[in-house]
Amino acid sequence: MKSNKILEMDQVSFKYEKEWVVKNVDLVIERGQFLGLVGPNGSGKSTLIKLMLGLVKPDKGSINLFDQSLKQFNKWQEIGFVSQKANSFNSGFPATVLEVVKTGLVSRIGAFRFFNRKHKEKALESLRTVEMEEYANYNIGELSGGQQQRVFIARALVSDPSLLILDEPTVGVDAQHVTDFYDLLGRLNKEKEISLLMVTHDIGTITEHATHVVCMNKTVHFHGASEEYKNFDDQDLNRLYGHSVHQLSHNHDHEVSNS
Ligand SMILES: Nc1ncnc2c1ncn2[C@@H]1O[C@H](COP(=O)(O)OP(=O)(O)OP(=O)(O)O)[C@@H](O)[C@H]1O
Repeated sequence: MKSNKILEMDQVSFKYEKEWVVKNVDLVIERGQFLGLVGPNGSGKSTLIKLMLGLVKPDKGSINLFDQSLKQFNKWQEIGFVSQKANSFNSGFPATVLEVVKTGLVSRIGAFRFFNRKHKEKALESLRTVEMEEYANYNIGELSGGQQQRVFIARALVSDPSLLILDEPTVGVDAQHVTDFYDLLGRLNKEKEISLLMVTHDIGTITEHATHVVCMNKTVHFHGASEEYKNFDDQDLNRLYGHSVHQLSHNHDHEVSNS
């Protein structure tokens, strides 16, 4: 029987140079979950994502993806990734929205084969999912940050992933469109049954939308239901992170920072 575990990290540690950046991380993501990954600046969140994607190798511990060791894993179409830098094309960038989305199919069809009609349909379907189909022939650089980010989600969706990883996707998206963005993620999670892992500093919003929250500062200090996290006060958070942190409030946004 297939297990529900999409990702399993067992005592994973990693350092770029002398200092551990990720230390003894145990983490399981199960099918259907929407996980928010939060922690202070420099706490190793992006590095944890790089470890999951096989971009850097753990110095200690093991990582399994879809019940397979990362060392053997090759079904990368199962995992979509949207980085925080995705939405920074300038207005002169010479690619249409449709072309950008089709590049998400390269891992499936091979870099030197031609895109056919079926691929175009698939790309349009992804654009429909993120409600951007009408922009298919626009140049990517003509769109706003929020619209570009939707296009990059469409590109990540085009290979039908089971897990979508997003690294601070709302950076550069204006507040007004952040709510729409979370609604889109909610639909992907509930209707398309895509599991989500999202790195963010926006704790106030993520706990409203994610099913689970993971707090890390090199190691995982909390992993549990969003409801449980929402009830923590500053004292609980200090205990969680092992040092003094406070929740900053900017309207409805909260973020954890070192104090
Ligand atoms: N390529 C690299 N070489 C050396 N050190 C790095 C490299 N990338 C990150 N680091 C260091 O590793 C630590 C963790 O960085 P990382 O980017 O994973 O944290 P983060 O939690 O994602 O931070 P932020 O919230 O600020 O984006 C930091 O001290 C950072 O300076």
